[in-house]
Amino acid sequence: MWRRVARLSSLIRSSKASLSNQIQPANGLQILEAFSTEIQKSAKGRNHHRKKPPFITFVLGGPGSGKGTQCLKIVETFGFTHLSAGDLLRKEISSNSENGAMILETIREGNIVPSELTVKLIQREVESSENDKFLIDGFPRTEENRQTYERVVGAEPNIVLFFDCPEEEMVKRVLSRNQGRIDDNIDTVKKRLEVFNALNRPVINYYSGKGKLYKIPAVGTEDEIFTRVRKIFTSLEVLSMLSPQFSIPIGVILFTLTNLLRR
Ligand SMILES: Nc1ncnc2c1ncn2[C@@H]1O[C@H](COP(=O)(O)OP(=O)(O)O)[C@@H](O)[C@H]1O
Ligand SMILES: O=c1ccn([C@@H]2O[C@H](COP(=O)(O)OP(=O)(O)O)[C@@H](O)[C@H]2O)c(=O)[nH]1
Ligand SMILES: [Mg+2]
Repeated sequence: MWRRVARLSSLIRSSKASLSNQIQPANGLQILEAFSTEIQKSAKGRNHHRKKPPFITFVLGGPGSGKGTQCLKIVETFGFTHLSAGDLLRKEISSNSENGAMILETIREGNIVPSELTVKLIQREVESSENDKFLIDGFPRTEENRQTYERVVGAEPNIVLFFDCPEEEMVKRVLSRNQGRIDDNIDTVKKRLEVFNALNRPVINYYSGKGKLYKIPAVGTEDEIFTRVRKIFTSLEVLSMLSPQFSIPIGVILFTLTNLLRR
C-alpha cells in the first residue's frame, strides 16, 4: 500500500512539473487535469481491454438540448466512444435492414423504437469496440428501454448526464438544425417533447434517486456548457482511474486530492 501511495505522490509531482512552465499560477482544475494526464501516461502499455466492464455514460436530454454536440467534445477531450442511439437507428434505415421501414415510421412519428432492437444495436457496438468508455447518447428514452438494457447487458450505467434545457430553446435549435432529418419539423418536435416529458423524465428521476445523475444547465454557448461537462469528467476520470489502478482506499485518494487542490 505505501509503495502505491509513493507512486501516487510521484504522479502528483509529475503533474505539477508539467504545469510549472505556465506563466499564470495553475488553478485547481488545471492541476486535476494535469494529474489525470499523468495517470493516463502511466497507464499506457497496460492492457485494459475488457478486464473489467466498460465505463458507460448515458447522455439524456430533450430533442435539441445539445446531447450530440457535447458528446463530440467529450470524445475529443476524454477519448470516449460516442454511440448515438438515433444515429444507429438511422443507419439501420439507410442500410435497408429488415426493420428499416418500421424504424423510419417510428422516428417520423416521434415514437420509440422497440427496446430489444435498440439495445441490440448498442450492445453490438460496445462489444466490437476496443475502447473501454462509452457515451450512449439519447438512450434510454423510456423506463422500458432502461429495464431492457439493464436486463440484457446485466449492468447499470456508471453515470448519467442530463442536459437541462427550456422547451422554447430546444424547439428553436431543432428547427434550425438543418441536417435533413424527417423528424425535425414543428409537428414531430411537439410530439417528441410530449414523449420526452411523459417517458424520459421518469428515467431521469430514477437515476437521480440512485445518485448517478449529473444535471447540466444546457443554455449558453457550446463552450460554456462544455466547461460544466469538463469539470465532471475531469474529477471522475481521476477517481475512476485511481481506485482500480492502485487499489488505494477511496479515503486516501480523497485526502490526497483535497491536499493537491489546496496548494
Ligand atoms: N449551446 C448551444 N447553443 C445554440 N445551439 C446549439 C448549442 N448546442 C447545440 N446547438 C445546436 O442545436 C442543434 C441541436 O443540437 P444537438 O447536439 O443535435 O442536440 P440533441 O442531440 O440533444 O438533439 C444543432 O444544430 C446544434 O448545432
Ligand atoms: O433509444 C432511442 C433513440 C432514438 N429513438 C428514435 O430516434 C429519434 C431521434 O433520436 P435522436 O437521439 O437522434 O434525437 P435527438 O434527441 O438527438 O434530437 C427519436 O425521436 C426516436 O423516434 C428511439 O426510438 N430510441
Ligand atoms: Mg442527437
